[in-house]
Amino acid sequence: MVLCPVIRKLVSKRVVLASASPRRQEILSSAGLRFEVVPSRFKETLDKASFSVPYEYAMETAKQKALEVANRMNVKDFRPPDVVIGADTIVTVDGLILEKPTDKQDAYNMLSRLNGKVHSVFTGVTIVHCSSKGNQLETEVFKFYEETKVKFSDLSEELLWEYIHSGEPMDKAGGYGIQALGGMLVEYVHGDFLNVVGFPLNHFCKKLVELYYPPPKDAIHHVKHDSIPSVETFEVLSDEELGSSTQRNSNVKLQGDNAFSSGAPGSLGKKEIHQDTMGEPVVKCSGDMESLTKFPSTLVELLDGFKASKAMFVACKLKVFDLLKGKAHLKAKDVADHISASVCGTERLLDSCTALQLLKKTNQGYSNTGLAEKYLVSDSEYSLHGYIMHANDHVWPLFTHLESAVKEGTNQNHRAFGKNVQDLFQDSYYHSMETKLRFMNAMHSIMKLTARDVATAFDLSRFRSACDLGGCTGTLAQVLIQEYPNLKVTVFDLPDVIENVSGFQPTGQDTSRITFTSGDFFKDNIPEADLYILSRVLHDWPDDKIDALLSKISDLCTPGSGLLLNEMVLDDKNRNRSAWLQSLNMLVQTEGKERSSYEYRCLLEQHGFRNVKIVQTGSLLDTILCTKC
Ligand SMILES: O=c1[nH]cc([C@@H]2O[C@H](COP(=O)(O)OP(=O)(O)OP(=O)(O)O)[C@@H](O)[C@H]2O)c(=O)[nH]1
Repeated sequence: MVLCPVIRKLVSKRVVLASASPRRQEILSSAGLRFEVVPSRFKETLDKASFSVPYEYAMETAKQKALEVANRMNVKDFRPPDVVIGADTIVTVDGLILEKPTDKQDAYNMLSRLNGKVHSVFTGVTIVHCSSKGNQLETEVFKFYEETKVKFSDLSEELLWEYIHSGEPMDKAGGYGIQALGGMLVEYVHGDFLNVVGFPLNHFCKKLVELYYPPPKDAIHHVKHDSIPSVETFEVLSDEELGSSTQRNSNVKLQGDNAFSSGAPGSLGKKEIHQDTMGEPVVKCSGDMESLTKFPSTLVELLDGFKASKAMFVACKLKVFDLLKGKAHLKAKDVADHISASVCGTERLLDSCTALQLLKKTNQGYSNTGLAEKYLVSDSEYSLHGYIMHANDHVWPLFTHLESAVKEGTNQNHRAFGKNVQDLFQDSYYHSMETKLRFMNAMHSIMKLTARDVATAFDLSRFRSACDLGGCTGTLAQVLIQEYPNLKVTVFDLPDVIENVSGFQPTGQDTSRITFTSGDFFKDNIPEADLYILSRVLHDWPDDKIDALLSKISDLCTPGSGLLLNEMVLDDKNRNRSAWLQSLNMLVQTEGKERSSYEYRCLLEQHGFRNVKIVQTGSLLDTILCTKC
């Protein structure tokens, strides 16, 4: 449920929270925002003395955090997300800015300063709107801050130390967490509580309203400019697609007149009238907000999802984007001639692709958008064509049997392809040259997109040798040797794969530190290395095979050896849509599954690995590094 309808303005956008703070993630997801988490790598080292007021420091830090992520994602994905949100929380007391304590003594110094006094908590927030021209990132930055005053009780030394020993202060600005044990230290709070916890949700929603619904001059009078409009106000100010401006204006009148009466026309939910703390009437709604809107856009998006996917798949398969490569403009008839298809069918496909922003249509004809040129042309450097063909020819037929997969809890290869799969790779992916190359192309294209993130998520410079098990065409190996000049990588994969890798090797790059070795990691000896890598491997197999493989790797490892797993990690809040859909994907096609970070941690610890660290990269692969103890 989304209580603040403006949050829904962001539904169709790729929103990224540039913060590792679990509290910020919790606050924003509870508000119904869908976003990816990409923690910022910006070091919080701005010179505090150069800011005349502390909140400028918090806002600038928040901005730098968000911009770092926007820039990184632009380089990595070749397109930035639509919106990046950054935040920074600080505590000020006695003219000092307090951030997170560095150790227990530092926490003690902070808490003693706060003891018995009133202090301010500032959170600076930045919303960055991103777009990309060529590969150049363009940003529009909106900043604000919120201040909350907090009074600490008089606390004994003993209590302070007991609190510090609880471990709670260490990742919290000012050395306390008001939402947990730290709440016991606090006598009163003036202002927004969530601001102290790390994110001023109320102010954020107002800011979104300001950005996405600038009040029209003749708008309803009962909305204070700095308030989050009531539901009806949002309906009034709702998206253009709801109707013409004349219709909207007549709505304004109607809704304005009926603003506080229940059962206003067009609304389906129950409404109650309350007074807020300032004595202002507020319309509250019970029931699902989605049912209150005139247009359930989330559902329509889902209803259309499969049609959109198939339109893109078919246009790729028919090589439409290849035909329009490099600024070519063609009329529907010319495209139809080239792809040997009907003119009427081709025209509809091209128009749908235009609506999906894969093509542009002008008087000169159809041409590729930048997105299509970069990712859908089959021989572009970062082409997803291989992955799309795999999705069309292999995954799509399997998904048509999703219902059976759910009922039976098993993969559907027998239904989709008429045969039982004993060995996933031999029977399913590599049974003919065509399917083998299609699968290799798919893995190659997905790795091209994600390899840099995976290679740089952790500092791997302490390792001298790596073995990429199931490393396929060696795409990750190529990036690893670029990033780590002292690293040698062995790519270990089935003979079927290794004998076909030559067509995937880069020209003009020194690959002498990469060796390709063929074998079956379940049956054959695995090469020795300081670091073992498994990318999209564990999710393919049932538990007994995973145990066998991890035991084998663990036995080969010496203390200090590393294991790098690259998989999509399931989050317990079900926010990462791609990962959860991938989980269904594994159900329909394999005996394996995707796992949560907790499940990976347990699995790795069972096999003697410790210090399990997980980075959600924000792209199609998350990465987990652990060390053999
Ligand atoms: O009462 C509470 N006060 C503060 C917090 C948490 O403290 C941190 C503040 O640190 P910062 O703003 O630098 O954010 P980080 O956690 O380092 O994450 P970024 O990746 O965004 O830099 C913040 O997590 C607050 O939630 C608290 O929990 N309670």
